[in-house]
Amino acid sequence: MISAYTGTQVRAAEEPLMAAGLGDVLMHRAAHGLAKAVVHELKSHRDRLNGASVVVLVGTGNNGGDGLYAASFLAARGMRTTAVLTGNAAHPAGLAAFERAGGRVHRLTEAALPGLAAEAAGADVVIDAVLGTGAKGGLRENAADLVRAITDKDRQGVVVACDLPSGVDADTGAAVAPVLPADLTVTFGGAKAGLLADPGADHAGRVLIVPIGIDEHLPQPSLRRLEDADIARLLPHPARRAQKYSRGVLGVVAGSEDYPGAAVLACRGALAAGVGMVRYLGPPSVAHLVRLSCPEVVCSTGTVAENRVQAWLVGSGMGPRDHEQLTRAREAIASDLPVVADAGALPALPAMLAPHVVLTPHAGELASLFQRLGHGEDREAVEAGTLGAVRHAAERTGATVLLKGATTLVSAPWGTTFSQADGTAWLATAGSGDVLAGVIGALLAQTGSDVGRFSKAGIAADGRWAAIAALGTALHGRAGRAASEAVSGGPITAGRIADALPEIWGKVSMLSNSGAWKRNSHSQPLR
Ligand SMILES: NC(=O)C1=CN([C@@H]2O[C@H](COP(=O)(O)OP(=O)(O)OC[C@H]3O[C@@H](n4cnc5c(N)ncnc54)[C@H](OP(=O)(O)O)[C@@H]3O)[C@@H](O)[C@H]2O)[C@@H](O)CC1
Ligand SMILES: [K+]
Repeated sequence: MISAYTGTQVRAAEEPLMAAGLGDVLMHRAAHGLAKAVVHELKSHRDRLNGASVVVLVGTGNNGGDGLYAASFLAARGMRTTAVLTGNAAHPAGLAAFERAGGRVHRLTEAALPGLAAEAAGADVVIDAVLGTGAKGGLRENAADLVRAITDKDRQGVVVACDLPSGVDADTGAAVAPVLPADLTVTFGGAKAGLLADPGADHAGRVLIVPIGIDEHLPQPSLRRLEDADIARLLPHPARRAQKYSRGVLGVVAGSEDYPGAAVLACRGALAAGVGMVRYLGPPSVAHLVRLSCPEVVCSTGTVAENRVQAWLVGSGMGPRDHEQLTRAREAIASDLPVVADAGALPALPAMLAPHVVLTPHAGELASLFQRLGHGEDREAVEAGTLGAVRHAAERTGATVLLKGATTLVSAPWGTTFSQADGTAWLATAGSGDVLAGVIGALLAQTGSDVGRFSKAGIAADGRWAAIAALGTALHGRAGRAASEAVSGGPITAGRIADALPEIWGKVSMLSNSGAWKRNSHSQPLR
């Protein structure tokens, strides 16, 4: 499990060590980790380190100090290093170390800006060490102009962000333009939550966590990400004497005359995700298509109450005029069973829900939900601060809310939040969300009542609905990636995601016996 923290949490965890006079030690560990990561990047791009050019953009605080110390290590290894001081001060000891190591120092003035931008754009590595966890707002004045000028040029090398890309909020991932997009972010002491939520994640590139010895002081994480080993532990496996009913039955209320395919794709997602049985409820013409496409599905003519299931999926492929389907969706919500409520069900739900109801909006649907609840967040606001938006929606509705995106976030109403980024941009295809709803529904049916499975993995009973939704997201994302890889990275259709899922499940399950989950993920790259 990757644990991510707010900037405030990490700073508080550093506090006891700072008080013990170990501030310099922490900074050296951070800078050493950053320099090592830069060397690793350079080695993957060129044969020799000697003579490689490194430009470090330096702010006035400790983030700049990290950058200066890292650059001094690189200068000592024979690299041509230039520090651009963006403010009227710089970390004194870091600057002295950099100059001792032979680095060149330039102050950023209006006159020097074009030349320095050209040098940075042509460098093998640019280190962004302007702002870290102590930043208030985005880049100011000259530093902002410099970043704009570098971004406008054809860059040669890689950008490595020190702790976080300057301008990205460590706690929320909100970003104030301009931000220099990083290829790699080297973050210290623990991942910052803002690196695992869009738009912060858009700017962060790959994320590498460098331990600096503060783990024992870190509190409960603000955000978590399931990795292979967590997925392996949480996935259910049929007992030897299992039968289809004991393995979990999912009721599906999806599809309409206009969108019959959504019902088929939701059922295919559920069947691929290990459920014992799928019961379908919907218009006869859609049921006919479901029977033809998925003969395993049992189509029912009974009411919601008459169908015995362990969980419901409602809403995929339904519109505001599908009154019978919407009535079924409301009955499912009222049943007290776990429910995944997708697409067309979202506008039809009561204002107050419970955590075992998992809502799965995309940004536009979440904005509409906010508007119905009397909150002004439009789509742009949701996309500008996904983490804040998903938490707000969960608190406001009392439901577990999953916000779909390149980084998918899931939040329980009391704050347990997961971030998954397992997929590929090819997953943004029609029907992909229907498959996802099916996968989550199948997992709710199989594991919703198994509190022990989650508590053994350190997830409280109340947080398991969010964990199940994150688990489904991780499987769906990995299946989409595998489906695309199977066609050499080419496009995929939604059905392929379902087709690829069982093999992903099988492969990741093999890890559950390997003990791999015991490793410390804090020293691992995030992706
Ligand atoms: N504690 C430790 O030992 C360790 C710390 N570590 C590192 O320290 C980083 C945190 O350092 P930090 O607290 O010094 O804050 P930092 O992010 O450098 O920025 C604050 C400075 O910038 C200024 N400033 C603020 N906003 C601004 C803006 N919008 N535009 C321009 N300037 C702005 C502000 O001055 P102000 O203008 O507000 O007077 C202040 O001088 C952390 O991310 C990690 O990299 C690691 O090495 C581990 C050990
Ligand atoms: K930075």
